[in-house]
Amino acid sequence: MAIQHLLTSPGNGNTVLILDYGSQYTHLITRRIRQLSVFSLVVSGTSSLATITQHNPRLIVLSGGPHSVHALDAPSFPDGFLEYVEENGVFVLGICYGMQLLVQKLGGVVNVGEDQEYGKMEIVVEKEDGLFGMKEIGGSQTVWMSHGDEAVTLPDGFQVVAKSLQGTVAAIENREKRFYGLQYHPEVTHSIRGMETLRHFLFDICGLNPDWKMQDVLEEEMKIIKDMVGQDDHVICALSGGVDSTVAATLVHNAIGDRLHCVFVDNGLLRYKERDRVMSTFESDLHLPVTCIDASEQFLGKLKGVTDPEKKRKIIGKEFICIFDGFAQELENKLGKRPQYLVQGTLYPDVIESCPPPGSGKSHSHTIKSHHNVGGLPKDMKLKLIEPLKLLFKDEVRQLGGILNVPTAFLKRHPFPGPGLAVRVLGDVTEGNALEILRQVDEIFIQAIKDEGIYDSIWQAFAVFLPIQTVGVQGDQRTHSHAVTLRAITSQDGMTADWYYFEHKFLDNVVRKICNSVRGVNRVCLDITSKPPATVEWE
Ligand SMILES: Nc1ncnc2c1ncn2[C@@H]1O[C@H](COP(=O)(O)OP(=O)(O)OP(=O)(O)O)[C@@H](O)[C@H]1O
Ligand SMILES: O=c1[nH]c(=O)c2[nH+]cn([C@@H]3O[C@H](COP(=O)(O)O)[C@@H](O)[C@H]3O)c2[nH]1
Ligand SMILES: NC(=O)CC[C@H](N)C(=O)O
Ligand SMILES: [Mg+2]
Repeated sequence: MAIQHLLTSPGNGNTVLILDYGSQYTHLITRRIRQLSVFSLVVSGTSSLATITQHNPRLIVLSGGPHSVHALDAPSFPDGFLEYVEENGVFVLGICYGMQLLVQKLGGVVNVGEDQEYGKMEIVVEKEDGLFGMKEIGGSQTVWMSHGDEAVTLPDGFQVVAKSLQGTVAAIENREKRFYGLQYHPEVTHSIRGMETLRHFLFDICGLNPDWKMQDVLEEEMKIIKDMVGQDDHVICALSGGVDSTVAATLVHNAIGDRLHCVFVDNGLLRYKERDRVMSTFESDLHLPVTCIDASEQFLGKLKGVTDPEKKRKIIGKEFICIFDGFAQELENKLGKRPQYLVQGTLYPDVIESCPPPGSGKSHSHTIKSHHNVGGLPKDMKLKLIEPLKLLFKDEVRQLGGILNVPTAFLKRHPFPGPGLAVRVLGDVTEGNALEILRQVDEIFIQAIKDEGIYDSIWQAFAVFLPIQTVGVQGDQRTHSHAVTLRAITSQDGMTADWYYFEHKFLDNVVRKICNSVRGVNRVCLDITSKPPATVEWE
């Protein structure tokens, strides 16, 4: 059961609400708006009117999406939506599918275009002082498009603001009714003036205030936690040593002090010497008391013979909760009162990619993978969740951690997923000595990255164990040993990523070191796939 946080919207009429129709870029719209210091959040595109109005938004953005407005199951806003926005002076911006939906619902016509527009396109501004501001008339700009349908007849009261060089309507507005539409995606960096356009739209057109600050998030969250947790209630925090749970723990500790009980689980899927390293840094740098539970046999026992990535993730999510329940029992025996709450360092991307909970705003998108702390949770769990970072992206969490004086060494750590090496040993993780081989390879790779001084330029780096054997020749002997892969990426938020361009000499040294010192490995590959099409982890 999840606790609702005030962060879900201040409800002060200075919020941007995004109705999600399943676009790959919905989260980016949120990010861009928050980057402009305006609070924004996503709800499902088919949310009820009550859900929408409770946030008291000043602007509602209708996102893009994979559907065509002509499809029988095309998602749409609820009955009464258009009346609500008109009566309350709410601005509406449709992006791509969102614009097509707005056009169709207001009586215009959307057709399947003769040509589709995917990728970089040029648009030309045709209307003075429109969505793009005063000076833009006749100006052209490069934008990112991804659509097949197009608006061919605009509803009454609308004007064309810009067209693509192919003649497709690219921007529209009905100033009087506060309806706006963009056929392209201003939220992606390839739309080179997208941020400028959003800034002009939010502040000059919608009159929003740039008043959302990380300090406010901190104060609001502390207040909610203090109000929610009773005076003598105790709380458990799942602490992994990673950025997110460390920041979450520090925040909750500031709110309730020593009634917070942190627990670090050794699930047998940790990296080389991780348990000792994490426990000693908790003690020396964080000054938070942490209980370490060794549950490696329990996790590995449950994972034996399991090869399906989603099954592995669900097993791990369930086992984590099992351990936390056991810890709650121990505390009850000691303190005479059972903790009711569990703090997790869940982030927005964990929720976006996980199994979408109903009404979460993701019901029109695909489940990419079940993050153990969201989609992997058992349905019948009793502990109530406190997830103060649930609507934040990683870089926002790092910023919050800075305000909380969390040591930089913690904030700069590369992310490490809760399911750990289970999603980096492909197939059965208990097979042979796969985990041990992977730990050694990973350690050599990460140490070399640190020695080279490039750790902070990389978002995440790790090794993957491949369950295949290849033929090699080592010391004049034929070997039939395992292949491993190295992966290093750059990213802003883990939602999209590019591979890191290493110097050849660096790679040459690392590969030699791995093959010379790790028994059982005779081949090293480098993963140079971006996300998309791949994901960061291999499973
Ligand atoms: N070994 C562990 N012991 C206890 N809790 C864990 C462990 N691994 C993960 N968790 C819980 O699951 C949450 C999600 O894990 P995730 O890896 O996304 O975050 P993190 O470890 O805090 O940060 P990072 O993404 O930087 O690794 C954590 O915030 C934490 O609450
Ligand atoms: O705590 C976590 N529990 C999980 O189940 C999980 N799966 C992926 N990740 C991390 O999320 C980021 C994006 O990873 P993917 O592109 O593989 O989805 C990367 O940083 C991954 O390491 C997880 N973190
Ligand atoms: N990216 C989008 O929102 C696409 C909208 C619609 N599916 C089209 O192809 O036109
Ligand atoms: Mg982690």
